[in-house]
Amino acid sequence: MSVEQKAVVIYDTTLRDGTQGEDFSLSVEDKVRIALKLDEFGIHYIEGGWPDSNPKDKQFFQEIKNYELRNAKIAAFGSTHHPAQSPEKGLRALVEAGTPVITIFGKSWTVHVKEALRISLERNLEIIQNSVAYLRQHVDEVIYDAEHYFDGFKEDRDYALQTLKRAHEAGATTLVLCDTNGGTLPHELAEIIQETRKHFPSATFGIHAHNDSELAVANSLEAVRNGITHVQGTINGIGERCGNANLCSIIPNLCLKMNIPCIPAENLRKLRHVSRYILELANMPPNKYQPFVGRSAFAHKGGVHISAVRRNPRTYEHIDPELVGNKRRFLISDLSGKAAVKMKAEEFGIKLPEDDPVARSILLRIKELEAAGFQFEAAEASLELLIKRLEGESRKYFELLGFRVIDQKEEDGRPPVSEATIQIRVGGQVEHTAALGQGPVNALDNALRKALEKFYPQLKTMELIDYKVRVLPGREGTASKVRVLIESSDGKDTWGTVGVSHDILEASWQALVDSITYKMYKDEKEKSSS
Ligand SMILES: CC(=O)SCCNC(=O)CCNC(=O)[C@H](O)C(C)(C)COP(=O)(O)OP(=O)(O)OC[C@H]1O[C@@H](n2cnc3c(N)ncnc32)[C@H](O)[C@@H]1OP(=O)(O)O
Ligand SMILES: CC(=O)C(=O)O
Repeated sequence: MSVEQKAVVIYDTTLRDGTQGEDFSLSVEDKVRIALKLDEFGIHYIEGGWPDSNPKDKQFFQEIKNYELRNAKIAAFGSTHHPAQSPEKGLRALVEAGTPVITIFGKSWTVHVKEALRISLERNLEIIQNSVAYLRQHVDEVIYDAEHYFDGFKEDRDYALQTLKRAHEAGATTLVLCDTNGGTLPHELAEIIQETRKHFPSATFGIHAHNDSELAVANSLEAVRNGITHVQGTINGIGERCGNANLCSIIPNLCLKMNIPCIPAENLRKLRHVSRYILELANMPPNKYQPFVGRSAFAHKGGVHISAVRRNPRTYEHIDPELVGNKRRFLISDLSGKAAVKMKAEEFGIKLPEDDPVARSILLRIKELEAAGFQFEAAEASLELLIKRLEGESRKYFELLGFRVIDQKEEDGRPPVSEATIQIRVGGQVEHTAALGQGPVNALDNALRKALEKFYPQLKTMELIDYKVRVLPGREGTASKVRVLIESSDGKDTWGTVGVSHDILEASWQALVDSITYKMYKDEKEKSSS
């Protein structure tokens, strides 16, 4: 095996193969914004789409001409010409896209030639040769994607090599070996690449791997170890079936582990941002467990881990999270130890002295509460208030004197009406209010705010942005305990709070009170630190 360490060019196909992924669809405007972001990030090639496929892809190639890209070349994608058409007719849309680079895929696997195209093996070779030669008359760079190359090589090695030979001789500037079905193992891939490269000593080779065996990243890195200098993939690994090789993993592995230059080194810190930007535009939820860029990629939960990371982060981190724009996080749970509690308290700006027994009592209380169904990972505002309370320093902003919630359904087919009345005391003043709501929890929330806003007008800026109820495991049916998680925002910050009870209103009340209390506590904290 050769271990050449040439620079690698990155070819992004998020806008083409990415959009072949389930639930991933982009407007022309989104495509343009993503292309600009990828260019700024330092990607070398951006495959914009298949101009012959749909009006959106065609329009993208027109729109992107209005921008001057700093790093990337735009590539239009398509297939070799249709067997029943001439190259001039079959490839016209690709040429009309007006890009400096055209990428076409052709068939390497005899099974595909016979069964998908239903033409002779010789005719396929002609089509490959004529397509590449025709396109080279129009652009300087023609990238040839040898579809199913590894499967084709395994089925009929000589034929697969002949397809590459035709593309190479016709002027293809890069020969991309595709693991289209994603079934190839790294050791097979290495052997096939080594054997293939012997036949084309002067050619530039690329890799395009799919993730059906969860090996697309490993296969791409293995290809680079075997002398391949052009790597195709998508941001977040989005793509047909199980996706493409994930550039959010390939790029940092190349830069940080293999010491192979690809994108400008200083841009690596933007990796997480690029990953999020694309998900945001596509309206897709992020995968928190995604290596390098996911929210949990550097989240430590086990007490033993946290204790060691506090002493030296290398003990449980393969890289410094900041190198890829991510953050280290410490999660507090019933698996924590006192080192974790101290770390978390420090994050909240609360310094617990080294030998302070309060850390142990906080830890015991957290473990008790978790055993009772609480969970603080998504409710750090409740955790911060709890630590403050146990540290003996928390301020009570109001006192509940009582509430009543009525949910009245008058007849079938009409929605019930929810109304809450509440009595609270703030300082020496008692306030008594009532409010309607969309359901009992909303009515209670409205009544509480109505009562409090007079004393704390800053509550007007706050809203509940998410409300989740989870029935805790047990066999008690409708008498089960529930956990309520509330996420709140004041436009500047968002925070999570939690409540647990057999009574859904009581659990909601606990989370609601923490949410409101946290807003006031947070504002005071900000004021005193400014
Ligand atoms: C591995 C990959 O990811 S390749 C990229 C796959 N991506 C896509 O398919 C998305 C875009 N595709 C499309 O919009 C449409 O499929 C189009 C516009 C390309 C073609 O649409 P249609 O003409 O209606 O054909 P249809 O989709 O039914 O079938 C594909 C045709 O392409 C032909 N074809 C497939 N691969 C090749 C190839 N490498 N060279 C030449 N022709 C090919 C097939 O033989 C078939 O033509 P036929 O029905 O005349 O035999
Ligand atoms: C070309 C391509 O997308 C593939 O072979 O998977």
